[in-house]
Amino acid sequence: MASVSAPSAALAPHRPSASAALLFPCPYSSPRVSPSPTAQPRRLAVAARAMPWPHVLTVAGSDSGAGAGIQADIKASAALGAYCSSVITAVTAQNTVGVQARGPCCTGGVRWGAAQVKTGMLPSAGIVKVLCENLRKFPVKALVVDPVMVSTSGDTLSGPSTLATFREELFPMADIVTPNVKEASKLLGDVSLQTISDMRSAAESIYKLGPKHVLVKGGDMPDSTDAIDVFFDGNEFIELRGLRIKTRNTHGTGCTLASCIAAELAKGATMLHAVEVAKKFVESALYHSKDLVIGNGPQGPFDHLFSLKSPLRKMGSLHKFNPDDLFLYAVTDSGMNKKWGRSIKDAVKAAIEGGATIVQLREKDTETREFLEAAKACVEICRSSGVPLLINDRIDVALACNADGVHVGQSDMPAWEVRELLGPGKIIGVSCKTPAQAEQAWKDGADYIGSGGVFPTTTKANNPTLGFEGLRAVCSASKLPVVAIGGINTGNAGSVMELGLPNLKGVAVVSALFDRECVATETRSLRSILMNACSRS
Ligand SMILES: Cc1ncc(COP(=O)(O)OP(=O)(O)O)c(N)n1
Ligand SMILES: Cc1nc(C(=O)O)sc1CCOP(=O)(O)O
Ligand SMILES: [Mg+2]
Repeated sequence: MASVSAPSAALAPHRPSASAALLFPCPYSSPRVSPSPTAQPRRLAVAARAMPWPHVLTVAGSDSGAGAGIQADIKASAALGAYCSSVITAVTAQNTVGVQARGPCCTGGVRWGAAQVKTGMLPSAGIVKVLCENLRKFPVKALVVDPVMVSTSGDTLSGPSTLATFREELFPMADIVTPNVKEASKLLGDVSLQTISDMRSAAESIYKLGPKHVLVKGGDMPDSTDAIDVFFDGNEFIELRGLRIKTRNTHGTGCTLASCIAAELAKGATMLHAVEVAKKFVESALYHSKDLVIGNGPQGPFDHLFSLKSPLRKMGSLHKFNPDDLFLYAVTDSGMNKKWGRSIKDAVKAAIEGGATIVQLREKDTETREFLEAAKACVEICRSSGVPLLINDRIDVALACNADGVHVGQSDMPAWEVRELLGPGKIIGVSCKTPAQAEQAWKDGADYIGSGGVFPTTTKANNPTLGFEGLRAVCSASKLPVVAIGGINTGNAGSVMELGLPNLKGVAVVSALFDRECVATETRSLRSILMNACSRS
């Protein structure tokens, strides 16, 4: 990309002042239109349908290259369904090589309209002070502070003079502060941050400066196969793991993450959920942009609107995998359901009614077209109940019906290839009978493993039985959550859960649910047995 220069007038530094106000009339603060007493019925009807639009106000710098800053904030918020208005604190001239020029603007007199405010580049202590004054005058619903100091290309975006103002004035007002390790280190007087334990200490020290939550982002940590961030809410540290996507297109990840957090908060999410969705969004965007090329510099932007190009991977279906969903895993079998005269769809409905927490369609003998139709119907049922739906073996069917994921075994497509095809937003389970297979599943980017057969089974031909000791070996070695499978029924499920094995989250069952007359009743009984066993162990 050719070097882009910003207009020189915009680059001329000037002091922030209330008289140089960037006043805008703030039409966004009152989403409902109040009809006048004389309003006609038609106008009243319009008012009754008015829908509040989640609103993020970004207070940040403009990036002429449009990968980061205000431009990234607007794209990220829009991608998550929030409206993003902006206050430009600085103008930068950037491209994929680096930052060529910068100059401050001001934030004087801006009325926030009670939005969720996200801050980015605040180039001088003066601007931070003006911002803080305004935040005191016009309280906001939530304040997300991305303490931008150095661009990913290594260029300084806000000088050391801002550090004290960040710490003393801005952070105490923040709902969350999101430094990367370099910024966390600078904020804490250049402490060395090399390990996760260092990141935890940093999160705690920054928390003491006054924000309600801290997220220290570990994307820049060396020698890590995962991108691990540390979230701290004053009580608990939570390590949020994501896939490290190999790509040069990482420009703007910090701005995007913070804007996504603000957008999710605007939609009513809790802070932890907002952070989780934001992290997943960035991971997915990087994944789908990893091979895009724009410009010849070392660092490119990524595509915030990737889901427009890839309708099968819509943001709406990004499922944050919850290992507790493995508690009661219902795995269908077309032969069994046919035998009892029910459709796949009715079988799934009944399993959910009985309390299944995750469903897998394992249809070995169903024709592709019939399978896909059934899968689409099951996706609808599962989504409306909040139960994830996975497809056994068939990645093509999973993509076509936009399922939440896929389960594969050792002779199916390798999990890393499945990950390539599905992207990071989908759930992948892998069958593992040995610790080595469990290790490989983790390296391949799986989310969970299924391990069995715990007991002999007639549902899967020639399936070796592991017994409790085999299951114990896999669970102990696994870095992923495990669901036990094979010959499990209401008579023995309790004994499996009472083993109290590490990482064992639940049981997966075929015949004990679907080779029975009433699927809902059997699922209900199994669920109550599992709950009793868990409360005993
Ligand atoms: C939860 C769960 N665990 C294991 C399996 C078995 O998968 P696989 O080894 O690929 O065998 P098939 O099911 O394809 O016959 C599973 N399906 N689900
Ligand atoms: C599909 C499957 N996978 C197994 C494994 O050991 O990986 S055992 C199995 C069949 C499980 O059926 P049932 O609950 O009827 O025994
Ligand atoms: Mg298989």
